[in-house]
Amino acid sequence: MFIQAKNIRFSYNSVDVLKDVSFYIEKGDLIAILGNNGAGKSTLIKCINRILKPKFGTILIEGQDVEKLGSEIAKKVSYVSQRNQVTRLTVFDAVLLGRKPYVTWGISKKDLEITKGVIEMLSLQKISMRFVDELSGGELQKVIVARALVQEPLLILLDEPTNNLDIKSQIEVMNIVRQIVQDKKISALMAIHDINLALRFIDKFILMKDGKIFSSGGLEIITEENFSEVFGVMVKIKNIDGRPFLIF
Ligand SMILES: Nc1ncnc2c1ncn2[C@@H]1O[C@H](COP(=O)(O)OP(=O)(O)OP(=O)(O)O)[C@@H](O)[C@H]1O
Repeated sequence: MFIQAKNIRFSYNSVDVLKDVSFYIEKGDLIAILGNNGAGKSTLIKCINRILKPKFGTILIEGQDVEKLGSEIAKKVSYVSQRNQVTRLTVFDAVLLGRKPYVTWGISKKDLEITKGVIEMLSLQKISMRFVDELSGGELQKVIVARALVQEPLLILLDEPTNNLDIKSQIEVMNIVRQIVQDKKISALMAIHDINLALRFIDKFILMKDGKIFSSGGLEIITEENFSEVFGVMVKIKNIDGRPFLIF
């Protein structure tokens, strides 16, 4: 097993938000975490990359406990957060920042090469000298994904990476993430509210409800019963072009 979360519990103050959450991720998995507001999706993501410390439980990456990794975790896990603070940097420098976990005495030729490579992969060459605080939402999101990639992680965590993006940019970001997971043989875990976007691009799911995993698995768990229960509204699921599509 590539990544394993075992019995994760977390509380803010004394309110239990994650209640014994366990799951595993195989190499090459792209997994969507779906659930209502407040279900615990962001908290789970933050526990995996140690922004938050679980009250109980362990997370293993290739058998190594993330608690014992210290700052080395940044070489294994990268994070595309829901809210991005933007400082006045060029796109190139903003992406290069993702190499920080590897920089010891200064930026190496390898750091620059990897940054250049990722910028090309995401077709950001034309805007590489522009300032990030002058970009559109979609352009900025691609830069944030690029920064997560130059970290060369084994696992990318993405919290609502398509928020505020137009349809074209949403599709672009989803395609990029899916392609990278396949090509680099890494894994990605994505919290996402747009269920139909997830159903179109992703084949594995964790359904969260009230701080617990309601169900996890492949397309077989995408049922009207499960979704109605998890989201608390009656939904219909139709098949469109071979993919499930949710109607409410
Ligand atoms: N810093 C915090 N302090 C106290 N409570 C918090 C904090 N952050 C989140 N919570 C609470 O923890 C619960 C889970 O929040 P979390 O952000 O993990 O949910 P989520 O599933 O990601 O929700 P959303 O879809 O709205 O982003 C919510 O009830 C939320 O109010």
